Amino acid sequence: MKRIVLASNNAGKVREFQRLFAPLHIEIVPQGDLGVPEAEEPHVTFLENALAKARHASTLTGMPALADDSGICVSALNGAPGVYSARYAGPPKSDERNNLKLLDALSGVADRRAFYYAVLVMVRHGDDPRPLIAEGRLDGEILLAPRGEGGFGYDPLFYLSALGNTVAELTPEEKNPISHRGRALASLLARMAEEGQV
Ligand SMILES: O=c1nc[nH]c2c1ncn2[C@H]1C[C@H](O)[C@@H](COP(=O)(O)OP(=O)(O)OP(=O)(O)O)O1
Ligand SMILES: [Mg+2]
Repeated sequence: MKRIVLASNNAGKVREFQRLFAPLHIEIVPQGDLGVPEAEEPHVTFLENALAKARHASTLTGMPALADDSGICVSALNGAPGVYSARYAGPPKSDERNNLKLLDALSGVADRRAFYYAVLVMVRHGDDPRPLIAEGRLDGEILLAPRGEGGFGYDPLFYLSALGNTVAELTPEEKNPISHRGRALASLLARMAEEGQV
């Protein structure tokens, strides 16, 4: 596999996947560059949304497609915003408003535990009967105020006590190996290797 369409419109994900795939000599082409419009994400599970996005991009391009459906699950909010993380503060999508809404929802709450979760789905064609699937998780805590300029999404609020930093304070080289996305990709690449595709 030399070229894969990335079924995402999220510039932060595109940057991370391009960096993660670079050593494998696989080109990651964002779906927007191929004229693929954003897919619907109507489902209540990360897995179903990832599958819907991957199929949509593969069907429209005729290329193998990789999708990432991910989000932040907060203990004190019973796992919310979860699959709704990107749309948490309503349209238009805004990381800044999502972060403010999360801080507001947790104001006065002592239990700040949360985790990032990602499901990756790779399909070889639009009606691939055996999608390759992998998941990854990263545990952390929600800070009281944002810190750091790197990453995207909820990273300025997502604190890793073992490192003493938010994810937005990490370099890409530090974030990618430990992130939910990086871990999921390592597991997906192992599946792809079993299938003789990398
Ligand atoms: O490493 C991460 N660092 C910070 N925030 C993150 C991360 N990973 C996911 N997130 C947040 C961003 C967004 O609020 C939601 C993903 O939503 P999700 O639907 O999968 O992505 P999206 O709509 O931004 O782009 P797309 O669906 O086109 O891939 O979780
Ligand atoms: Mg989305």
